[in-house]
Amino acid sequence: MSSESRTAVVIPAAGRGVRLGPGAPKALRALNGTPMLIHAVRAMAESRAVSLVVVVAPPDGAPEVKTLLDDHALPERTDFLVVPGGDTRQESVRAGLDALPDGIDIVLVHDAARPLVPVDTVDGVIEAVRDGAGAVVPALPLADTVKQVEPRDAGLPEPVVATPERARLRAVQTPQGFDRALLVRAHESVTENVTDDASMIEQLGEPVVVVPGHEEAFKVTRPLDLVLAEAVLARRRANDGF
Ligand SMILES: Nc1ccn([C@@H]2O[C@H](COP(=O)(O)OP(=O)(O)OP(=O)(O)O)[C@@H](O)[C@H]2O)c(=O)n1
Ligand SMILES: C[C@](O)(CO)[C@H](O)COP(=O)(O)O
Repeated sequence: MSSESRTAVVIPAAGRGVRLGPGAPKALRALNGTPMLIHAVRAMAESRAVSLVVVVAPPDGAPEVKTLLDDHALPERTDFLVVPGGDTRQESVRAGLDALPDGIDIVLVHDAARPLVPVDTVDGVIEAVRDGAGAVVPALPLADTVKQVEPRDAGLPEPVVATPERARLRAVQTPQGFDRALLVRAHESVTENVTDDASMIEQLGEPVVVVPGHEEAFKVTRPLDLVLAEAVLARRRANDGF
């Protein structure tokens, strides 16, 4: 794929954020006074390769999200669309894909819940797709040892089944990047519920490659992640001041 390829980003932002605790849908909650979704949209639009961002809003929240985008400064070179999402992340991504216009060859899928991904990581994913990979995921080595267990009800001891070799494991982030036709085929043919888009490509038997992720691309999932995200923003502001 050449550098003439047109790239769009689908941002699934329709989740409730149950693990974050009671409140507004996660993507609409504030980080240092600005909705998490706006941080995520800006992170994507910062890449000069991105010409369109499709935001997948909570099912009944598309008008509110449109207003939110209108009310915040965003780069003029990028187009924005808002569509309502579904009950699962997979359904929401599919709704975003259905909204893509002709002429887009590369699609990135990026969680609104990863608002602080640096632009170099975004560009690294796009470059790998442009260089010919059909499916690209940014990922990091693990800090913890991982055990596979026999799941039990909460609070009960769980028997360990195996300890996968840590050096061969990666913690996967977003944006994940795809050849558009491949990702659409995956969403049309894989019906099983999976936790990321690359898994669907794997189920088709097609290759997926990993490129370096970034510590600041972590997912805001639990309350402590909000503390970390605000600390990262404060550090960025302090660094900008020098
Ligand atoms: N029906 C859904 C569920 C999730 N997502 C999006 O998928 C991303 C990753 O999901 P996750 O972090 O699990 O978000 P939630 O589903 O909101 O979290 P929780 O499981 O705690 O409710 C988020 O940007 C979320 O908004 C979505 O668009 N539509
Ligand atoms: C797509 C993802 O962010 C990659 O790590 C992750 O799988 C999303 O999972 P979640 O259960 O929706 O948080």
